[in-house]
Amino acid sequence: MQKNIDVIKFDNVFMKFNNHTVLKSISFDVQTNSIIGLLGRSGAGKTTMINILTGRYKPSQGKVTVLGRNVLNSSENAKDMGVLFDDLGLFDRLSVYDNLYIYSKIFKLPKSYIDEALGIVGLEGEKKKKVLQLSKGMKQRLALARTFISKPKLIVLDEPTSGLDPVNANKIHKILLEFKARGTTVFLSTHNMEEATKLCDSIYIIHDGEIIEQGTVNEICKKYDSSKTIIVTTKDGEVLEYQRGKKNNEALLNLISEDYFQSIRTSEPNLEKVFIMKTGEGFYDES
Ligand SMILES: Nc1ncnc2c1ncn2[C@@H]1O[C@H](COP(=O)(O)OP(=O)(O)OP(=O)(O)O)[C@@H](O)[C@H]1O
Repeated sequence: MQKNIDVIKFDNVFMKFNNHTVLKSISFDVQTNSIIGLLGRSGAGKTTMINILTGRYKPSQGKVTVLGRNVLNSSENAKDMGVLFDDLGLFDRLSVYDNLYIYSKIFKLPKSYIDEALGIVGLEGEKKKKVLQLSKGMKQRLALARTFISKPKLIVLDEPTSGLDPVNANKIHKILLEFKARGTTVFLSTHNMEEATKLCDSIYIIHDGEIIEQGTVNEICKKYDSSKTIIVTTKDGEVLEYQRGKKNNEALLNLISEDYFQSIRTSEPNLEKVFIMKTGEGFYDES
């Protein structure tokens, strides 16, 4: 059977700034359309990885390909890869529609693509508004529409919900899921554990320039479940712990059938706990 072409492939990538090595032997590949999260503390190397992935930086060593093409010398990637950085790159004095029209001209796309992209991000009613008049959340959605205008195979986003309130962040999440449903792989960096847990099919945790953990959130959290217990809080507020395994199934079933429990959970840590365990610091420590 023919192997699918990797959407993204990092092959033994190193990055040095002067004598400071900020990425060390980064290798991974992404084959199917999915949402991939890159998590790491401030300064871990996320933006550097994204700059390399999008061809902005040349790695000191190693190679990065998108859809089998070297990101440093493929002009076709411009159309196949939508990119969004902190600076949204919108034209403030132009209308919502014209911001996308410019890109449709660059990529020689039919006008219907503009309406389609605006529809996905829920800005079809704001076509004539100037970017200056938009709220922060709307600007972010317009910038996402721009990344999708050419219906790329890959969209790369550096902290796409940074600074947004939960309602607007949720709108962005829905848009990213819609991109995925339409066959686009989304690669994003985030500081937000809940976002990664909710959205990402798989994640990479980067620490001091190295990938120290990768997989689905579920796989990673399970790996660090040292006690492997089921914790039941009864209606009387009592907390009972059962070792997982056949021998306790009957006791657990009894609690359930007698409707004597308030909550039941497993002992595996959530992603934030795993992150702190692995990096020794909280996510929100920006020192
Ligand atoms: N152009 C550059 N020149 C020199 N050093 C750089 C450059 N870009 C990044 N670095 C260094 O590389 C390291 C990783 O930075 P990077 O911006 O990739 O981290 P990050 O994980 O994106 O952090 P944050 O979450 O704060 O954005 C830092 O020590 C940073 O100072």
